[in-house]
Amino acid sequence: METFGARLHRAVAERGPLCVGIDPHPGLLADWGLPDDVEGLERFSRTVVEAIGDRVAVVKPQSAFFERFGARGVGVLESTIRQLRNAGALVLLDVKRGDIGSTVRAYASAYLDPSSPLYVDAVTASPYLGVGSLAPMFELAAAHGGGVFVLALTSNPEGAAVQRAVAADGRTVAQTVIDEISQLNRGAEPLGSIGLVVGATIGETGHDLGAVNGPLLAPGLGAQGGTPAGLRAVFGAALPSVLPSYSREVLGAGPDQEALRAATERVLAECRAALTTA
Ligand SMILES: O=c1ccn([C@@H]2O[C@H](COP(=O)(O)O)[C@@H](O)[C@H]2O)c(=O)[nH]1
Repeated sequence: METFGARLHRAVAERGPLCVGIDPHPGLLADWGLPDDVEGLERFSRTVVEAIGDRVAVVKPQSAFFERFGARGVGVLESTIRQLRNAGALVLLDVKRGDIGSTVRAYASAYLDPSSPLYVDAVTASPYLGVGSLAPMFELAAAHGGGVFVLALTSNPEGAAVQRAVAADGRTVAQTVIDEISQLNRGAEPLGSIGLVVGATIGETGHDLGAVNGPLLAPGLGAQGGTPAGLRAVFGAALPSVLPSYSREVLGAGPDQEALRAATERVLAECRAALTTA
């Protein structure tokens, strides 16, 4: 069985270092001339899949925008996940789950067990009940070739007060998360399957990402003000492991599929240049 880290490494080599989010904001539905209901949600998501599902390495549906329509919205999420997988994209579901370990086990089976209707390649998870509480997620990911992206230094300004607080041993909370995930990925080749989320907006923080040996998802580009040129300050020597992520910056080009593809190509070219410039 191929690990998530290996699949991601291959997908990025074939399609380029880019994750595009499916975030059907009410405002975007309106801009696209779609109703703010399940039909609008379905047409929005299908349009994105048809436009870019066969050319982007990773697509990241934001679960919240599907959940807000209840069971029918989750039904659209299920079919969007299926369509994305058929188009050859890796699916990263942004759900930011975290809880006591016994409940995390249930979340893990919802997203990382191949028999689940919401089965995806990887999920986002919150470590703020302790990284160890996510162990059932890491175990199920390992058992089925899945991945987990753990929040470390998020792109929103409020995150710093918690994540950069200094623990008794002198490390920040974020650095303890980074160090624990680095341990889990030790020795994995070509890349570990447990990633971190580090916002593209945070600038240079002095955190050491050099030993993570896993993918570093970088949201916050475009709409939140982060730029590809700014990635070097955030990630330093870890730049080759960065997976830049855009949602509104690309989605704002829709609903025309050619325009969505052009926006995707543009941000991909900018990210390639930023990630490869010495
Ligand atoms: O630190 C984080 C973690 C996750 N996100 C999510 O990424 C997208 C960003 O959307 P944009 O439209 O590109 O701003 C969204 O789904 C967030 O929930 C993040 O922004 N920051």
